[in-house]
Amino acid sequence: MEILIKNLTFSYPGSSSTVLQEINLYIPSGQFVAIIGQSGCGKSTLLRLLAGLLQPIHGEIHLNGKDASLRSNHPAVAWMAQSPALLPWLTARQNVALPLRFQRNGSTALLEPEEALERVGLAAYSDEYPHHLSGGMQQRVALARLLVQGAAIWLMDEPFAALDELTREHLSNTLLDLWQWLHPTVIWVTHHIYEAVRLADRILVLSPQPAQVIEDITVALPRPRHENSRGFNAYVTQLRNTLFSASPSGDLAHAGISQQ
Ligand SMILES: Nc1ncnc2c1ncn2[C@@H]1O[C@H](COP(=O)(O)OP(=O)(O)OP(=O)(O)O)[C@@H](O)[C@H]1O
Repeated sequence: MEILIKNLTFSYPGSSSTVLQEINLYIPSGQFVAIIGQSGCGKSTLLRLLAGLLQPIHGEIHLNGKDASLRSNHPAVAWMAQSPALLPWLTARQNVALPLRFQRNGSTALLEPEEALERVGLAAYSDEYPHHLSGGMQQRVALARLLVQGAAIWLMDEPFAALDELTREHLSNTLLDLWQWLHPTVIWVTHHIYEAVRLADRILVLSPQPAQVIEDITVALPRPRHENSRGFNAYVTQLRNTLFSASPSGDLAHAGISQQ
């Protein structure tokens, strides 16, 4: 599903500071987009607007040509965040099945919960409760829950950031496999320069508040990508330089950006 954002401006109610200022973007259907920018610049706010959890002050958001700016909880959109938000009294399968209970008329489940768990490598754990699963496994359950929703847009707010590096890499590989299979439009918020280059078709760099898109980079590298891939480091350097020059302190770690 394609996304068109026109002159999007946003401030939180009661706040005098503008978080997002005049954002204009076109994201074609099936693109994997990473959004990077210093801590607090407005990345999650942009996702919340796309999800319909917030409404713009000015501007419009169109999903597949339809104005969705004033709609809440658009059914085409699924969300995944840093916390897997599993219900502890439900098994993995029951957690995955949960969104189906709230499915609106007309929308169909893409996969059965059992099949979704199999796709993320957890077929043997479907009867386990969350507290018996590692952090990485819990995020796999959350990924399976995303799959059953059959959404055309996946909004991913640093979903693997709380995991160790190796688990994060495994899970992002699983995510890439799923994306290549289903081709949803993915908007992926990250603090990691390497992760953005490894995963995305396109990287949008946001400035500090009021956030604007200061760089729009197409990553023209074949997948799978790793740090030693030809051309990889040129993108890393480009991103690092853009983020460095946008950072008021000139210190990327201080701005919450990881160079790994
Ligand atoms: N509910 C809210 N009410 C008022 N201000 C908010 C609210 N949520 C976020 N903000 C402010 O909006 C700005 C952008 O926040 P947001 O969470 O979108 O940034 P972010 O780039 O996702 O940050 P991080 O990288 O640290 O997660 C921040 O200044 C934040 O303090």
